[in-house]
Amino acid sequence: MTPLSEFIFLSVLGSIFTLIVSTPWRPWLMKRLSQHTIPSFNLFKEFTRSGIVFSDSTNTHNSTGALNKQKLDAIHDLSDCHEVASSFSTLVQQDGAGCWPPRSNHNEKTWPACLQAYKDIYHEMAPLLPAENASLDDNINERRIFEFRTRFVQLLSQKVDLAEVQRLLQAADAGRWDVFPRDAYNGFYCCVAWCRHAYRWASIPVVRLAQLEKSIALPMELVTPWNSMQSHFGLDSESGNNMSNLVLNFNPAGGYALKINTGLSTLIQSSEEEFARIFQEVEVLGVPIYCSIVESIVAYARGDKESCLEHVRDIKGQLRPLLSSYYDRVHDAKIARSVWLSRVQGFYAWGVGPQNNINGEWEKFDGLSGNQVLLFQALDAFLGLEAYLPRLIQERNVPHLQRRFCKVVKKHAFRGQLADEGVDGKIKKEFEDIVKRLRVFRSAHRTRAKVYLTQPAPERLPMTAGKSLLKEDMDQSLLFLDQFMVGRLQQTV
Ligand code: HEM
Repeated sequence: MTPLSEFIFLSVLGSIFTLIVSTPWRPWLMKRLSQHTIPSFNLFKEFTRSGIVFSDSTNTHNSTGALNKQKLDAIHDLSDCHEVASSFSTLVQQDGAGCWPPRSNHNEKTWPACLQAYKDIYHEMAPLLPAENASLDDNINERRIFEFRTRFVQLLSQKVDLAEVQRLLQAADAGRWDVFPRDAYNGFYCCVAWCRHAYRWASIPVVRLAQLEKSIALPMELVTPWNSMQSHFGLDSESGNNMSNLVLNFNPAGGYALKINTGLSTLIQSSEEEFARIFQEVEVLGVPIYCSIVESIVAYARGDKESCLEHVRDIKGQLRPLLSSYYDRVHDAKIARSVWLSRVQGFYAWGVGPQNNINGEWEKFDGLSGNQVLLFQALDAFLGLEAYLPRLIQERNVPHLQRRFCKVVKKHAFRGQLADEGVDGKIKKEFEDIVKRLRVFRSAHRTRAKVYLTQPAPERLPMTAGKSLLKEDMDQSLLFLDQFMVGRLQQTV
């Protein structure tokens, strides 16, 4: 197949696949398809399996949790043998608070006392954030935003002892994790990120008036801890990121913690939670993949190609349930198209920044995007692909220890050294299958993203969370976004 025909084939495949997953006739279609053993249909079957029950997230969490712990311990034991094992283990021990996905403590009663005020303020402000109906009137929105921010400032100045918070953060910087445990640090990081995004938008759905703001003066109670924690994670963005706002927004039992749409309909609340849950679950199901990446690299370095082959084969197998987390959720029945753009996505955007002292231009920070997910970055590095995100954007949004892990994986990636014959040839074939699965994901993602981004949202201008304000015209904006997705698809070889 020529690259062009393969590209067209994959695009059509992605669209058909999306159709199958989101159609109400899915069970009937799947039954029909399974009666035919046409190879390409097996591919659909593989990705659209309805056998895995992800909606019972607590069960998934508990059963995979114990297995993941064993795997993480095994990698920890390899730390002295290879830098790829030690870089992953360091990530887990430090940012993960000894676990992966990172342990995030949302039980404020167990937090250091001076931080509990932030959670009290969350409880007070959260119900004021969502508007039942978004207004198209700038004057009404201006008042709403002003009132929300004024109340926020009042509560912060009344309840937060900033000097005490600073002392605690300094203790953490000095390695005093006994007074500020890492899981509480993660939960607090998530809480401050939530507060900052809530203050930034002051109203959900996000409205045009707030989108057009160029910079925003956040209260010191939200600036001081944020700067300190961003520096701890090696990040320099004013906005939250995939870790702070999504992955860390689940407690250790798998419960969704801080909400955007408190008090609104079940449809809105469940769409919000299902969306967030993908990012957490990708990291739960990603653990065996990270471990197999590490183990395959170690085995290859030792010249044990047979066991290297097994580990690469495992990655291929594990990718299937992991991608199902995306396929089984990103459709209308789980994440309603009618609500996602207005009620969910806007909160995760940012789109403001400080004025640059040198040339007076505004430096704008983007918000969160799936492009910050560790799993895809680690896989790309393992396959020997160039990173999707430029260095500057990585340094803003991808924690330092995650960047370092990907860098070490890339350094030791061995795909390019494999011969065509023998065990090498078999490993190569497994790599090709991994690439195929990623290509199907990227193709399906391109189709599905477009459907969600083109829903009506008259209260706002075209914007994605990861790329901020776009062109005024939605068609042009989509063309701009499509370039990224098509480009990545073409690079995935
Ligand atoms: C309906 C929800 C979503 C929409 C509308 C959407 C949209 C987009 C867009 C427009 C891009 C390209 C521009 C950019 O880099 O920011 C992108 C990239 C990306 N998205 Fe999403 N996204 C959604 C959900 C997700 C989810 C749930 C994941 C994975 C867990 C994900 C993973 C990625 C990745 C890995 C990239 C980087 C390009 C690549 O590696 O193929 N996205 N997304």
